[in-house]
Amino acid sequence: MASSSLVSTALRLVTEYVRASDIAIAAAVLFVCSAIRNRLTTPPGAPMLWPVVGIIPSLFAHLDDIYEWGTAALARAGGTFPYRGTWGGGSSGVVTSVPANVEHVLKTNFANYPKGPYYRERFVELLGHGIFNADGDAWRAQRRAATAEMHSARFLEFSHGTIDALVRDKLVPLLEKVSEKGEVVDLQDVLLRFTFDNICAAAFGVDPGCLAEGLPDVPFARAFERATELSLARFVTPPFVWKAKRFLGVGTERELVEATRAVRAFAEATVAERRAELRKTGTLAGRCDLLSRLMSSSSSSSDSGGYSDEFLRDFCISFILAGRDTSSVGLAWFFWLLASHRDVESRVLADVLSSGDGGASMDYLHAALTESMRLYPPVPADFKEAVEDDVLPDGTFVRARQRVIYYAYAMGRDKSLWGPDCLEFRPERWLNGKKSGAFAGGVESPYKYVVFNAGPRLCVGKRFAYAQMKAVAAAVLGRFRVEVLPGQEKMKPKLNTTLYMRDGLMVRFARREQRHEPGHADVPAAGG
Ligand code: HEM
Repeated sequence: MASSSLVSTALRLVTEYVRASDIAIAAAVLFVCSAIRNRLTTPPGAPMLWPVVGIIPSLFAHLDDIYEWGTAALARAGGTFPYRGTWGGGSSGVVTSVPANVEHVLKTNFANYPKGPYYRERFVELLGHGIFNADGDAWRAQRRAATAEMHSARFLEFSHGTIDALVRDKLVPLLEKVSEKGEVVDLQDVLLRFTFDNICAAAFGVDPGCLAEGLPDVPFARAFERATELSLARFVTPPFVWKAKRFLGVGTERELVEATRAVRAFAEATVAERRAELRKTGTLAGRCDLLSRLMSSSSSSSDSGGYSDEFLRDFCISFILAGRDTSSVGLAWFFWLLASHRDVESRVLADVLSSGDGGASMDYLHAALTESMRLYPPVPADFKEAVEDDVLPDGTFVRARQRVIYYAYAMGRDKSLWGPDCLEFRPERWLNGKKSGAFAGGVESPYKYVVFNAGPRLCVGKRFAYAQMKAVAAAVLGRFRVEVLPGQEKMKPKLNTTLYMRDGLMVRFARREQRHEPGHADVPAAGG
């Protein structure tokens, strides 16, 4: 009773003595003080940091064009600006598009910039201690294993086989049917299904069947997608909120537990089946997927007991997360760009048709994909967390536990890095002069083109991703002209750590008049 009368007295005083105009004046004073403080402590052009809420109001004001807004803000601020997104213990640090800073974080001072506890805490349910979520010795051990297996001739041959089989037996027949019926499909969805099936085949040696006839709903794929979304939601939710929900086991946190349980159950069952097969037959020599290779190498190695089931489960889940959506999203933007650049499409097609059966390296296609990902990087931004205080090469101070966000999307659109035509889709910039026409991407600094990350944590799947993207692009373009439905001239990306198209990519497939397989010399006009 006493407390309710205290509250009503306080309310009466507030309504009697505080007028709307007072509140407006207080807000204006706060704004001016923040603006002055901002000007004194941040580079000119950097986004406003409000008291308490930091950068959050600016983010909300630009939710619809956040990538462009961030790119423009970095250009105005000279390449680096500080941010604070404080929601009771939230995130703070700097955003940068300066290659020297990126090199410093990803290579020169690598030891000071792990993924860190902020990332790990948000992904631990889904990823456990898998490579994508690990630092230090745990990361190093998995990195060594992944590199050894993925770069082995045996895995390369196997993974190319999985890609070719999926293209030939599932993707092409599906698109032929769609084309015959004149149906409209969401190409991004088809590509996402393709890469999910493909990464599961490469990592586990299983086919989840996302690309099967009728494009079915696959519980494992759905659980994986939901678990990823809900883990990512923790990055934009005040920690006290999601932690309280986790403690109480309610709402989205409860859903996360259920989704991760389903993902882990699938992974654990696959590991258990493979162990049983190894026990029964004494060998997994006939299997080349990553799980079987790791099991075989650890069972034949002399170290005590080899990899645990938990290690194998986490390793494979990390691989699926890393490899499931990135190449498909890269391909979706590529097909979309080709629809408005028919001249580039002609050259890609000529390259595909003259490449010979599984022969030449399709350098022009390689350059076109690389160029497309410069403008639309599948991972538009990434971050690392500082262990100790540090100063970046451009003089920016980073406090311990702060994050350095490096912004691949802005870097790909930076005039100072790519010249005045940086916004143009021009694959030729990646070719080694007109004469040879060979791909010359290696001469670009990996710290300027951070699409695949760089330094010791460079994407392990880069070769695999290019092989996938080239196989799909060649198979589709050789047979069909991809017609993007009108109204999609401007595409909205989804606000996510992967640059999905927000509403998918609605297309029709028109069969090319003659069937064009790689190795045939009958090059048609791209419009044909
Ligand atoms: C166009 C396609 C791809 C792009 C743009 C891409 C990009 C990246 C990026 C930016 C990272 C760094 C992530 C971080 O440290 O926070 C990364 C790491 C990684 N990627 Fe990819 N990736 C692609 C495809 C793939 C594929 C197909 C696989 C699997 C076969 C894969 C496996 C991995 C793994 C295992 C890591 C972790 C490496 C480590 O932490 O040491 N990626 N990738």
